[in-house]
Amino acid sequence: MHNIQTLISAEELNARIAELGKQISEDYQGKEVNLICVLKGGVMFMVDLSKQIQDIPVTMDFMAVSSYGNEVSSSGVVKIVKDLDESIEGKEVIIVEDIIDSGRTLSYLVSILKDRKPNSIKICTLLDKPDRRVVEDVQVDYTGFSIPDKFVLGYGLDYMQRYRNLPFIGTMDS
Ligand SMILES: O=P(O)(O)OC[C@H]1O[C@H](OP(=O)(O)OP(=O)(O)O)[C@H](O)[C@@H]1O
Ligand code: HPA
Ligand SMILES: [Mg+2]
Repeated sequence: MHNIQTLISAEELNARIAELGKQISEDYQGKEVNLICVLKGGVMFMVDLSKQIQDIPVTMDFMAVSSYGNEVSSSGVVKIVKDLDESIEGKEVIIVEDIIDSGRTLSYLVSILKDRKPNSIKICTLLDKPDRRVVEDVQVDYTGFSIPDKFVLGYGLDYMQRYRNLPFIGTMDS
């Protein structure tokens, strides 16, 4: 086991996610919102966020893309491992992510999803590490927390596939 410190507690997460859900509910009044979870990291956040969106219809779909692990590949090629089940044509789409780091994953996802002609496409990320950005063309619409350039885990985020189940965001002694 590793020594893990709490960076963002479960209570802080819940409070911020409630605010985000309220904001989204207001912004999409009279519309249906289609949440797209980016597996695996986005799953906890999407589940909790969806419960905080009220008075509007919500759909959920899931996508998985290949990871580059710790390698910063200059080609930056991301591959679809699992595609959406449903068409997003004409729909209001929100991509739900756990973290935006270099920006490569989201830059790629937005570019391929835009080609499918949604009516609108927005990004909602729980965490943002702005200091790590390599791809600058990613516009984030909803951010839970901006965090410093530290490796984080828990609440969907893994270290070597573990710790996704932690109910808080932590940092680890290296
Ligand atoms: O901004 P980027 O540098 O692209 O990094 C962020 C992405 O990396 C992590 O996913 P990962 O590919 O490790 O897969 P996982 O969600 O299954 O853990 C994280 O969940 C984001 O999806
Ligand atoms: O800090 C992080 N932790 C876990 N996964 C990640 N993917 C990008 N950044 C991170
Ligand atoms: Mg991910």
